[in-house]
Amino acid sequence: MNYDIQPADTLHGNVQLPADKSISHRSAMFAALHEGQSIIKNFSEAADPHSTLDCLRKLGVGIQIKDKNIIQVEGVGRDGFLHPSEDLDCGNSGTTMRLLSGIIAGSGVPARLTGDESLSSRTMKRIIDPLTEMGAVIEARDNDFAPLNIRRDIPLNPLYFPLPIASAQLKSCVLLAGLYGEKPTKVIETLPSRDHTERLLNLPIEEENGEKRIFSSREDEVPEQSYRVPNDFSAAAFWLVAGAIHPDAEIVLPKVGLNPTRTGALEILQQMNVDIKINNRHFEGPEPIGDLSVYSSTLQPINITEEVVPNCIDEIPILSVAMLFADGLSKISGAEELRHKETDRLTAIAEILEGVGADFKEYKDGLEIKGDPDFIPDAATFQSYHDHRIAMSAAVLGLMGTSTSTVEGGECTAISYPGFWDDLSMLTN
Ligand SMILES: O=C(O)C1=C[C@@H](OP(=O)(O)O)[C@@H](O)[C@H](O)C1
Ligand SMILES: C=C(OP(=O)(O)O)C(=O)O
Repeated sequence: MNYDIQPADTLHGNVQLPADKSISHRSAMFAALHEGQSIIKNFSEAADPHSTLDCLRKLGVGIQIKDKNIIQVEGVGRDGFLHPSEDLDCGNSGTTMRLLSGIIAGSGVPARLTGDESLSSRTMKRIIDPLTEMGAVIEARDNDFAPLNIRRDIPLNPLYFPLPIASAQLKSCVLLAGLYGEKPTKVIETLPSRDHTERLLNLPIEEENGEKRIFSSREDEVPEQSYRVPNDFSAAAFWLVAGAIHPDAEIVLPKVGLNPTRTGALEILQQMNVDIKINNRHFEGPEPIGDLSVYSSTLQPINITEEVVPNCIDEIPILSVAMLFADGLSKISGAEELRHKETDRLTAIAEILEGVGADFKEYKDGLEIKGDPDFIPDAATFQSYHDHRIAMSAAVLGLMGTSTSTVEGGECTAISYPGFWDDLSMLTN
């Protein structure tokens, strides 16, 4: 479906953001691994976390949606999963496929995991290799892609695993399989990525000389997962940038997750001189939250390098939009991982920038964008490439044009942010 975006005269309002996608996935999976009931409030209504719920149900986990975003999970415990009679369809969700593969490989319950066209073209070798070392047998198309047939015929080998890429999905996959080992699996992280898994599972951690070692084994009891999921910082980022670049903006974003391993984009925007206020900081369950407000700002350029990329990995498309309006040359490097998301996001951003007449260069691992505070993007027809983050980034850019732009295939925003188009029209009216 095509969505038209009119240039916005003002951007004012208070946005009820969707619940955090990463935490929603984990809350449901970990509630299933816990023996007993969990009640999760503010569970995401987006498509990806619902793919996780569908897969868990096929594994015999009782899940009831009590109110539209309160779910009750009857945890079966790590050894209680049933052999699914159907494929576990992970839809568009990399997090579902990679984390669930760890649980399946660990539990030894044989299963076949499938995904949509985009997910079936994303590399799974990064998880296949360590899970195979742990004793799983995984058949995959070209030894790399879904569908994945997973089983395990021998006892689980614990693994010593220095992370070869800064990926929270890979880290979580190995730690989840490790929960089934008699001896600890040890994951070594040098570039920090989101820490929801170790935080929500309360896993043992050692930190020394910039190295984090995370352990998991059968010894670790999986805690009940009854808490309120924070609102999604990754969704907030679209409005933080929209508010920053628009000359007449004031946007309030309540109860946003402010886990420091997620808020790289907040720090980057602050370094770019964006006027963001944070109020009412407190904890909701194990995760920190706060209320954010953003105001029209004069942006400075920024250099985003490899070390900070994992903490703003999903925000790079919208940060690229911010860079267009900064006073000078901004750079992104060490971001090749973006080529392995729902689409090749570096190429998709480059297409968007090209479409609006921006001055930029695309590199193998990043972008260089020449910004101008007076930049007026050409009205354009943007391809979403069925990638929610690309569609939402293009829409925010369209607000700054002089005439109507169009986002093709804009319904993909439902993957992480089902209310996106309604919130956009609320802010502009
Ligand atoms: O663990 C998670 O919830 C996620 C980790 C990131 O992926 P990688 O681990 O592949 O970087 C991120 O891009 C994705 O949206 C969600
Ligand atoms: C990459 C993303 O998600 P996933 O890997 O779970 O599909 C995302 O939400 O931007």
